[in-house]
Amino acid sequence: PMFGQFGGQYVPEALHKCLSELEHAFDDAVEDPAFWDELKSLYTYIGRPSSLHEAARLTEYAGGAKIWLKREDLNHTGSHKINNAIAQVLLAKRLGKTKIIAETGAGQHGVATATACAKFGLECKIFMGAEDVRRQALNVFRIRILGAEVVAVENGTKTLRDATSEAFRYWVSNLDSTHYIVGSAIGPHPYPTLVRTFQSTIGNEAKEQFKQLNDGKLPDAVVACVGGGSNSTGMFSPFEHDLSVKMVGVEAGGSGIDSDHHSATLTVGRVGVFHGVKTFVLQDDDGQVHDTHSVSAGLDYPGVGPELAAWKESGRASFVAATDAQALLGFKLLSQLEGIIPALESSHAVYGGVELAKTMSKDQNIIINVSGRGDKDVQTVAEVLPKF
Ligand SMILES: Cc1ncc(COP(=O)(O)O)c(/C=N/[C@H](C(=O)O)[C@@H](O)C(C)C)c1O
Repeated sequence: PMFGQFGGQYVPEALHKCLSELEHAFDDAVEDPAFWDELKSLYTYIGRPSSLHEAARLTEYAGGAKIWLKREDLNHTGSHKINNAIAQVLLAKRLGKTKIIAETGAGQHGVATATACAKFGLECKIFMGAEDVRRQALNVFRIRILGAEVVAVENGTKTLRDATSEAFRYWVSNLDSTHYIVGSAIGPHPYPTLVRTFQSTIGNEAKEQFKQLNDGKLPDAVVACVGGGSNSTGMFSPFEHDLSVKMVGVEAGGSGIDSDHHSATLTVGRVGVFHGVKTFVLQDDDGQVHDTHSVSAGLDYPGVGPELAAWKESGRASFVAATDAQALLGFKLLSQLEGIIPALESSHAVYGGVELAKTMSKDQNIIINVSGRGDKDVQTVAEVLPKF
């Protein structure tokens, strides 16, 4: 269960049994056509396939490669998170679990999980940092309206890392009845593999759609924002062995990577163990995990998925950081040039994609993954950019 030197299961003995149960259920499901048939039948509910189309005015603005958009923002609940939540609820049913917990930061994963639980009649508890409860209030209301409970986590920085720690703590004493739907490609094995597998529908669709629209050609680059690593590994994985396709991850540069106010884990972090997995972590010399910052709650996380860490180490993928200000420019560009209001998380990928396109020639193509829509963020943007 390793990605190069990264991955593994650095968890207390108490979690080993249920993680191996989960691994077996996952392996059985992946081999079972009935599982994929049921999941595919739910793609109609999710709104898959999501569309892939050109961004003509953004392309003109960048003045280089042609820019294409993969519209995960159009999925039911407004982001890619639903792809993983629905699939893991099907796994939970195969495991005979009747209760679901999840962590959330931006709230999108919380909403997706609450939605899947409403659809399948499962009890749902969402752990969310108190700071995120404040800054993503719209999603807190949606989670409650969908019938789930929101547990506001008051300790630590009151953001995603604390919500994740609290969710794991709760899970350890409720293993028999409860499945923990981890929202990103993080955590102990099998979660990074499991989440990437379910999110790979993004890259599989994008590859087919692009080839159909371009006489069988592949794009020259695929770009996605990086929080924990689920929409990026989902978009990148199907292209992993197509070495002509660059894979570019855009992290949260916050107030700048030379400030201590960012979440650029792969850009300036170091190898370490965090939330049960060996990966890159933002930590200081004696292993204290840094507090992180990002204008986008969904990227505000000091860890990252082990598969991305391995692709960084092997050079298969490259990573850049977009600051809060650059992400807000991305937010504005997609809104005012394409009429699409993206999530602040996705806005990092927009900025990074535009910068990359500028360095490429007009006969080249890049796909930017629009991981979510920006309804949840308009209040934040209004606060920081009153003269938007
Ligand atoms: C619209 C949108 N785009 C990207 C992300 C980053 O998560 P990854 O795709 O897993 O790197 C997120 C992450 N959101 C999570 C959430 O909604 O709870 C996040 O905060 C945690 C699950 C990691 C997101 O909402």
